[in-house]
Amino acid sequence: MEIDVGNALASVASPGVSRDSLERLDERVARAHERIEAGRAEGEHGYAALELPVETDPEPIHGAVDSLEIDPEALVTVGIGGSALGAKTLVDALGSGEVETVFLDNVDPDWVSRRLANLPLERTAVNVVSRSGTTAETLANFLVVREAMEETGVDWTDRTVVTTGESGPLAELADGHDLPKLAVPDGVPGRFSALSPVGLFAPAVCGHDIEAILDGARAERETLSGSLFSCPAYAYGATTYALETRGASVNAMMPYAESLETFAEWFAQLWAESLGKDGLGQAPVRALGATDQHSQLQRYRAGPRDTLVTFVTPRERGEREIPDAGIEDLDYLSGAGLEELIDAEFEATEASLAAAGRPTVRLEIDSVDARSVGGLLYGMEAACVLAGELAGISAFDQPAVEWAKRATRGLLGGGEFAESEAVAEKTELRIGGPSGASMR
Ligand SMILES: O=P(O)(O)OC[C@H]1O[C@H](O)[C@H](O)[C@@H](O)[C@@H]1O
Repeated sequence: MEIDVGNALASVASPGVSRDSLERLDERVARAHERIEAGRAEGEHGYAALELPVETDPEPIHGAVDSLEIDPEALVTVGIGGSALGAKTLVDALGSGEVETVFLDNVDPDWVSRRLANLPLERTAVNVVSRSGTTAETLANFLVVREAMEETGVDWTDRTVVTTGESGPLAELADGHDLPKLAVPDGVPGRFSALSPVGLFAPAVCGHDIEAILDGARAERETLSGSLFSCPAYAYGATTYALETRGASVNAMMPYAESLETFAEWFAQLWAESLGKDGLGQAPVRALGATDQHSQLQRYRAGPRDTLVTFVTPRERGEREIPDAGIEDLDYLSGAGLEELIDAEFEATEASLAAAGRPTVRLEIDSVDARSVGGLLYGMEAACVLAGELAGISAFDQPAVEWAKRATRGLLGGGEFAESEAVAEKTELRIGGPSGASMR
């Protein structure tokens, strides 16, 4: 991964960070790096994630794929948040090959029923993923999948792999049915677990080279050092931190590759859950080039000066020639490729924001391949950890998310939780209604 922060400099953009400020910030980066190094060496909670490229053993993952008693035509991954987005990002980036992949990461009943109705259940494998083994959405969806299989006479136990921690209800269930288990590594929060069995099982089922994913991440790990000027990941973490303190409270992640749309979703969880604390934290926005040039771009160029746009762009992509239309006005397109069009759109958008004095950062990867995407995920995780250090916040917990989890559980009668009372205390001012009646 290579980073270009030129368009985030104060000489170009407002908010922007001066070269001098970056030099001064580098002293703090060096200290933060020492803290991160110590955490990595001790396998401390959270910091342990940055060791995954060397700690993850691909063998058990391949073993779990081989343990499936069917040659799957489809794979249902049941998980939510960090237990779904890493795998989904990798599969969407690299393609699912011959295998249809479904990620059940929501409990909307209509959507779940539609997804299951369209699956060849007798040729479908299941991966149920939960670090804690207690997440209501995941367990509920898994029970629904199980029942759907039983109703069509399919033995779910011969094609289900469980990815979870050492103990908890899901581990118990796996042991009770003698299901193959993959371990969620210790000390790794869900949103940092893409480079472990949590994120790698699904791409392995789809036939991807998971060693290459880890290899790319390892190469990025090698760049971690005490200076942002020699480490792209730290350069990103430090620049985003500096811009946030200067008013860029929004970070629009805008990959110029359709297959990286889910990456922006993964990034949003990483950034929001890790850094949104103590009244701080950029709001991550998911954007997609070139599509969102025709929607969100207006706001980023002419709206409030509160947004950093982060581009991710591959140096190499596939080719597809644009046919000749035989119309003079369209001559500039004929003979060109879609790849030239999307690259030109990227360059133009980047320039249009710079010309309006809006900060952008460019992350370049070789291409959307296993190695580059592994490096990109690792780089963003390291950037996030560094940004957390610089802001003085703990990047590895999510108390605000836990609050809503307890409230939900209380509402469903799963225990006494003070948080549930907030639901009854909600202030209402209703307008309209089920019958469409409006306020008088
Ligand atoms: O893996 P699980 O324990 O099921 O957790 C799944 C998700 O649950 C919570 O909402 C956390 O905030 C997420 O960070 C986590 O990824």
